[in-house]
Parts: sequence; structure tokens; C-alpha cells
Amino acid sequence: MTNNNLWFVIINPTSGNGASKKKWPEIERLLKTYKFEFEFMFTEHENHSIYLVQNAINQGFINIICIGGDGTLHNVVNGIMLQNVVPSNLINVGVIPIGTGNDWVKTHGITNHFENAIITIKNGALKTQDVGKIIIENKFKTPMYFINLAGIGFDGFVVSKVNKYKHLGAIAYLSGALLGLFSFKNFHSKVCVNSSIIESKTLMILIGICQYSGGGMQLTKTPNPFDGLLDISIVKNIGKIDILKNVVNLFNGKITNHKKVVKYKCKSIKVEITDSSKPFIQADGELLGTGNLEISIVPKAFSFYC
Ligand SMILES: Nc1ncnc2c1ncn2[C@@H]1O[C@H](COP(=O)(O)OP(=O)(O)OP(=O)(O)O)[C@@H](O)[C@H]1O
Repeated sequence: MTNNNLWFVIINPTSGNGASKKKWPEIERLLKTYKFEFEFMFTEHENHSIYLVQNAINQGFINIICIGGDGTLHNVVNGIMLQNVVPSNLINVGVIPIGTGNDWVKTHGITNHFENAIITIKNGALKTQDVGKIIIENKFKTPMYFINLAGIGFDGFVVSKVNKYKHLGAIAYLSGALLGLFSFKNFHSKVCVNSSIIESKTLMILIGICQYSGGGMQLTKTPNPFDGLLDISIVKNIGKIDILKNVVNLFNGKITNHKKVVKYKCKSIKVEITDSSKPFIQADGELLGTGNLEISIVPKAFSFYC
């Protein structure tokens, strides 16, 4: 039986370089002030929130509050999408963003001010956005899900390097990108999208649902989390000096106008790596692995307070 009045709160104590843990006593006090009835748990290891969410849903919770950054929310979404007890769009998630990048909330205008974030949740207005579904060939075809942006290639490479600089916030992604620029090798890929086949040497392939990633960069042209479509940028063999010249354009979105960026809107996309390199795949800033992959959209699958 579902419980509409009780909330399950998940806190990643490591997110925001430990800020979630530090701020929890104040948030707990505010939740009580705003008359939330809730149970809470801290995550104890990576991906723990997937299990916590599923356990909560099995117990009847349909209202979840996620306290952490994009990675914690990514895991909460995966917990919801990978269960079969309740349709995913009937699980309602409130987000109190305490991460380093906090990129997903930027699209929806959810505030980083945690009392205001709590008030937003209390007001009870819900939106339901699309979710991306990724199947990586060598991962036994277990799907993984994302709500913001997935990337293959240089984008994944930066995520693999960025962890040790994360305390620098948005600068972490930029410094990771600049430091990695000269060691990353472009790769050959074959992309099937909307019955076109694009074979090229590639810097990265970006699959967007929401607008911001990497601490505020805008890497796909017109992502819309409610249109049932993936927003694709295939960044072809762009030179390193050219990227350096375009750093500002990564943030203002003009990078998508570069002549070596090809753009598509689609419901699904297949990516095959056609050389021996193994470019990293990231989704919502979390590293997923390497391999050929297929991404599709699950329309209106994730409900959140906004
Ligand atoms: N108890 C824990 N110990 C170690 N890692 C954890 C724990 N709980 C969750 N994690 C992992 O912490 C990682 C980072 O979390 P999250 O992304 O929410 O914070 P952040 O990196 O500060 O924020 P952002 O992604 O917005 O920049 C996630 O990959 C998650 O799996």
C-alpha cells in the first residue's frame, strides 16, 4: 500500500564536498518546521541510493526527497526506473540541491537555497520530464537511465579526470577539460540517427535532455525535457586550438553553431566505436564505462516537485 503523507529522505553525506552532511541538522529542523513527516537515511557507499529508493518504494513510499548533487539524483532516478512496483511517473521526487555542479536543477529553476527548495516541495506542484535510457553492449544489456545529459568521448574523459578537482565547483570541469585536452585522442565512430549514418573522426557525442552540464556548459542546441526527444550534438574532428578558442562558447551554447558540430533531434540513437579506442561514457556526470551503445527516450517518466 502506498503512503502519500510520509516522505523518505535520502542524504548523500559526501556530496558538495561534505556540505550535505554538515547542513543536514538545519535541513532536518526546517523539514519539521514545514510539517513534513519523514524517515531518512544517509547513503553509505556509491550507488547506495538506488537500493534505498527501491526499498522505500517496496515499503509504500511514493514521496522521496533527494539531498545531494547530480550524481545522487541520477542514482535516485535509476532506483525509480529499475523497479516494477509503481509506475515511475507516480513516484514524486523533491530535490534539495547540495552538490558541486548542481546542473540538472538549473534547467528547472530549482533553487540552491535549501529553505526555498523545501518550500517548493511543500507547495506540491509537480512536473514530469523525459528520461534517457542507455544500453551499453558489453554491460549485459542492463539499462541505465539519465535525466540531464549523456556523453561519449571527450566529455566522458573529463568526467573521469574531474573528481580530484571537484571542490573547485564549475572550475573543476573547465580545468579538467583544459588539462585533458592535449592527452585525449579523437576516435572513429559510426552514429545511426533518424535513418542517417554519420561516420567520422569524433571528439565527442552529446545526448541532451536538459540544458546545463559540466558546471554550467551548454553543449546541445535546444534540449527540451518535455518534448519526448533527445537533443544530439556530434562534435566531429575539431582541433584542440579551436576548442581553446571556443571555451566561452561552451558556456553560452554557441559551440553548437560550430561548423564541425552536427545536430539532431531524435527518439533514439546508436553509437558504434569503429577503432580500437575505448572512449568513456558518462551520464549526469557519472561514469558508466565504455562500449557501443544505444540510447532512447522514455517520455514523461520522472516526476519532481518544481
Ligand atoms: N556514502 C558515500 N560514500 C562515497 N560516495 C558516495 C556515497 N554516497 C553516494 N556516493 C557517490 O557520491 C558521488 C557524488 O555525488 P553527487 O554527484 O551527488 O555530489 P557532487 O559530485 O558533489 O555533485 P554534482 O554531481 O552536482 O557535481 C556519486 O557518484 C554517488 O554515487
